[in-house]
Amino acid sequence: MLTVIDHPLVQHKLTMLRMKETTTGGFRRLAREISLLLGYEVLRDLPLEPVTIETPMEEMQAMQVQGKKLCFVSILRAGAGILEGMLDLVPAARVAHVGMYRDHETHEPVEYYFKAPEALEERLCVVVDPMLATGHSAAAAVTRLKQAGAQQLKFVCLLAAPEGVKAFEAAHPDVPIYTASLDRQLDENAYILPGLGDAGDRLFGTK
Ligand SMILES: O=P(O)(O)OC[C@H]1O[C@H](OP(=O)(O)OP(=O)(O)O)[C@H](O)[C@@H]1O
Ligand SMILES: O=c1cc[nH]c(=O)[nH]1
Ligand SMILES: [Mg+2]
Repeated sequence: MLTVIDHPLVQHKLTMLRMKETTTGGFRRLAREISLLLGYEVLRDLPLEPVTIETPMEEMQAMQVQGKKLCFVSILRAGAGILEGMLDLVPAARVAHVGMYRDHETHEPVEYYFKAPEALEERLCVVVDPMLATGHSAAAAVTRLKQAGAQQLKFVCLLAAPEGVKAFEAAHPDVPIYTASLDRQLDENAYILPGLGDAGDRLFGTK
């Protein structure tokens, strides 16, 4: 299941993010802002719990988000650019990190780090990475999370390629994908076209 979040503000900020002259600082700020807007949609069915509070007028039963029941999962490095915006929305959420890089020759993901909170089976796991290219990194991260107990997952990215959506859906048909854009295709190096280049390098200024 693929949802393209095509709110005008998302599309506008995504256009600025893609532009090659956008600076590292600008890229980071835009990624964070888009993530806030995506998060608003992705977290629409977040569980609430009642809490007793006092307004200046009287006591009432109000609702609050069960932050501890939510786990954001950042696929390193570039997932960090989305994680910041998501944590702005739900500061109490738990966070897992999956270190994953794509081998330059084979384009296959290599895992180098994994750290997750306990009791993943009790949490909604929202996996974030700006790019779904071949889909192999995201699929491997989700496989690893399922091995660690995760049962309810969502995947959020900025750009998805049709090839990546197909591969991810084949591996994990139970995990919905949310993206700001479904781009045209992959190039011969498995980069997304028209894309935005290398998300990690643009976020951290490493090239
Ligand atoms: O769908 P795929 O073909 O697997 O490609 C997508 C992956 O590639 C990028 O990470 P990269 O390997 O560049 O690592 P980085 O975040 O450390 O730059 C991106 O952030 C995804 O994790
Ligand atoms: O276009 C792409 C593909 C994979 N990873 C990126 O950062 N960009
Ligand atoms: Mg990279």
